[in-house]
Amino acid sequence: MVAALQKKISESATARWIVLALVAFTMLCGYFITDVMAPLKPMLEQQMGWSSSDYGFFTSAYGWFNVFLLMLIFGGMILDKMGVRFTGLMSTVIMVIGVGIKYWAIASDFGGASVTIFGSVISSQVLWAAIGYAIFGVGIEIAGITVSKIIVKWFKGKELALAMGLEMACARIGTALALSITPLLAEEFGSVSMPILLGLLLLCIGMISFVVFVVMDTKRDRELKDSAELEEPFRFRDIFEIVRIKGFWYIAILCVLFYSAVFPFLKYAPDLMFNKFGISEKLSGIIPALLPFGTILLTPFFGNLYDRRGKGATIMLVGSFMIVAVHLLFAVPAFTNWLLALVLIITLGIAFSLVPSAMWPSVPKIIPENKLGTAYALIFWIQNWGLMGVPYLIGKVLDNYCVVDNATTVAEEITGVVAPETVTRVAYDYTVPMLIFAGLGVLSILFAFLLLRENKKMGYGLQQPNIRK
Ligand SMILES: N[C@@H](Cc1c[nH]cn1)C(=O)NCC(=O)O
Repeated sequence: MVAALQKKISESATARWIVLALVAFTMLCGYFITDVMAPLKPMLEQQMGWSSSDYGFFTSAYGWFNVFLLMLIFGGMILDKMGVRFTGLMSTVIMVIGVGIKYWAIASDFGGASVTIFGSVISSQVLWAAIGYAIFGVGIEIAGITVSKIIVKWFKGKELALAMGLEMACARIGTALALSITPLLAEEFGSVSMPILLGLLLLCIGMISFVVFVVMDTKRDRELKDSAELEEPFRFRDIFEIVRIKGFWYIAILCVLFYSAVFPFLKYAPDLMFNKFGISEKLSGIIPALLPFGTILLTPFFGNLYDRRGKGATIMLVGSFMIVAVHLLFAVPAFTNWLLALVLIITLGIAFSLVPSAMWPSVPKIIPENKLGTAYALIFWIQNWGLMGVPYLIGKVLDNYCVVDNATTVAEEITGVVAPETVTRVAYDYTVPMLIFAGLGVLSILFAFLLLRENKKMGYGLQQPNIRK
């Protein structure tokens, strides 16, 4: 291995896969933090007095700065101007700062203090946790576009979709761990903030992993200094050139619709398991965690299929159909057997492997490489409207239209250990939220069709294999 690295890093397959492992690990740490709060929703409600709207407000914060302060767009420009090393390091520092604030907010006692924002009263704890999460959201999103560009840089003309699939698979281990172990950790340590502290430590290790990548990438660029393989610099007019491409819009809108039906769903999935399928709080994250676990194997599998056989647009279409079927079945009030929940989550995992494995490697077929950072940033920016708006909407819908029994006690429902009068929580009917998620899936199908049609017209090659023989 050392000999391979000493030869020529730009030509070494070993070096390329090591780079992938390093940056994928950084993403794993980021994804852990992204979803670490999801299984804690019931505990936040009982122990800290949060409502579903508070949780929706906090979750939507992920996209605030990316969307309204255009942080993702600036991130994309910085990426294309300053390169992957600077931007990646910058994004990991931003993530650490954001998680630090979030941890402080959840671990502190604000003594019931609140603030009024645009006429709504928000608890200071919720607000500070949300601000931390919003800062973290900037970091992880910029890290996401940076890593996409790193993979294109190192794997173009080689196993591009497989590499992207593996990176996503690795990142999803972070999501799966967050969903499955968080409530156990919180219970074990008797503290809701403990899993966040663990995430913070993990993220610091992820940062070190990225620093090792920086060393390798610097070496590669030195080797290629005089060759044509170095990137062209970014020009501002690139943005205008990108937004004139119809295929770009179809893939970006498909992205926001599809991802809004998955990531925000995952934020509520443990609560859905608790309320609809009667699974205890402590174990409510286990079934949703199977979704990312399933994608760990399937995303690289479908990526490899796309690399070798093509049919990228068809893969995205099939995944969109599947997501509609799953959410519609989740919406049926009579279906409350946990085994069905298990089957539906596994099916959703297949859909969530199909679409990303074809979507991200398709972008370089539509957009030239020197504009890729900006293009990924624009797509993520559009996607963030959904990642911000949908959880907020679901929180509001739950509080306003879905409360079925606000006298239910956790003690009665699950353990019987706690005196019923000390801990009460609201019970929710998830039919309407699930219909909203299904509606997003229906629109995804429409845009997947439009993309398929545009591909035929423009000859992007989305149905062609990625590996050049
Ligand atoms: N823009 C990210 C969104 C995200 C959410 N949680 C972590 N990242 C994204 O779409 N990444 C690609 C993916 O499939 O995870």
